[in-house]
Amino acid sequence: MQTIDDLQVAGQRVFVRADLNVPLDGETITDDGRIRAAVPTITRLADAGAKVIVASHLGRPKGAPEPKYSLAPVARRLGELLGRPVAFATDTVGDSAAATVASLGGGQVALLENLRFNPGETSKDDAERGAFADQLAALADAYVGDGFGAVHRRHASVYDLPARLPHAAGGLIATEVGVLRQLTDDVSRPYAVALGGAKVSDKLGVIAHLLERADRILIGGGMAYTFLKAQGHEVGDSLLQEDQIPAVQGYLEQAKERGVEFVLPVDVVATKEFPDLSTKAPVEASVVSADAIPAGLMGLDIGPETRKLYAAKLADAATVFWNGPMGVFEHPDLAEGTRAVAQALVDSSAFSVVGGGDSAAAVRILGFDEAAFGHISTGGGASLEYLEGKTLPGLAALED
Ligand SMILES: Nc1ncnc2c1ncn2[C@@H]1O[C@H](COP(=O)(O)OP(=O)(O)O)[C@@H](O)[C@H]1O
Ligand SMILES: O=C(OP(=O)(O)O)[C@H](O)COP(=O)(O)O
Repeated sequence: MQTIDDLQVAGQRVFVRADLNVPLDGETITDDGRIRAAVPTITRLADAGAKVIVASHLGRPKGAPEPKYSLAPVARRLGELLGRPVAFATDTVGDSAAATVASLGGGQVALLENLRFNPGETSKDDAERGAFADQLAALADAYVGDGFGAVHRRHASVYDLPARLPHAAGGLIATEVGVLRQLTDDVSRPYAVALGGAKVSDKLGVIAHLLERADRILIGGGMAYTFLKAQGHEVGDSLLQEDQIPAVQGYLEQAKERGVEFVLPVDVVATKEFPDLSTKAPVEASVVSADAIPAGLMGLDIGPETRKLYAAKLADAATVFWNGPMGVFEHPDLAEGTRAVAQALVDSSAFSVVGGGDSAAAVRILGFDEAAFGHISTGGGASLEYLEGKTLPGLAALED
């Protein structure tokens, strides 16, 4: 892969595809880790005299502008962290973007509005994606891929755009790939993987691969209920990926055959309704057995017995990869499972990698010292697919 040193950037318009998909509460950024991770590459390019055009997605808008997914708050925070002004374009390839880019001098920085406000960004149709990539390419002279958290997406700004411009990998991608490579080579054992979070359908597929690599797989978060249901248990109103039940039953069988230990919750914290995350009003929560979650209740965290069990299963691991919070950690009444797993990693002597926008945010929001972990990755799905050995579109595009 080419690096920034291989590009001519002074006086050039350089498009930086970052992943600034940060958690927001209204317009308040609750964790700015991904913005901080993007700063070194942007600073380096600006210091070298580039006209830096930063672009990212935020959330999952459906191809049209939605104010709650605007990157405007991110532009303000990016400016503070860079210590230089950031011009914000209120569109991605329209008049505002063109005027903003035209006004940039060498060493100056602009941020475009959310890439996913345009249907071409995520389209499955090559021509539609290509047409959007053409519009993006017209804004710039060179491309730097630095949004590690999105490199597993075959999206216009990640995959199609680099083919249209001289391109290089930024420092964040280089660092992330360097660390994750350690988990694909000779990994120290026991190797434990903890999986949770809400992007269940995205992440279930990686388990087939993990069965060939890991010694122990701990399941929490929204993913747990598809496993419990696959074992024949009732899961009430919990998050469920019904169509994945046969696949999950297959994973449980294969694990037995291979001697891989699957560890599932024995108890969960359940509520009647999903809590209000902006007011954080206390929730009426009860601890119920994981093999019989009553109708009308949804499991939103692992319970106290499960926390002890998971801590014990992580204590003697030599390597741990963790993606996905164990519960709805954004609410203080549902954060204890996530806290327990983070604490178990801090207490163990394992080489620990925590991956994912929300997992990394959780670790910081719950007050853990980042230095207590081996590596905190900005990518969850991206890390998992990298570990799976898949060709990641955003990395392949930079290699060509
Ligand atoms: N049992 C659950 N039900 C619904 N959502 C959950 C549950 N457990 C965790 N979550 C949610 O999962 C989200 C993070 O999932 P995900 O995006 O997959 O993780 P990451 O960004 O670390 O890859 C958090 O916002 C959290 O509230
Ligand atoms: O948050 C992200 O991924 P992650 O939750 O797997 O860490 C990335 O920004 C990718 O977002 P996407 O999963 O909506 O494509």
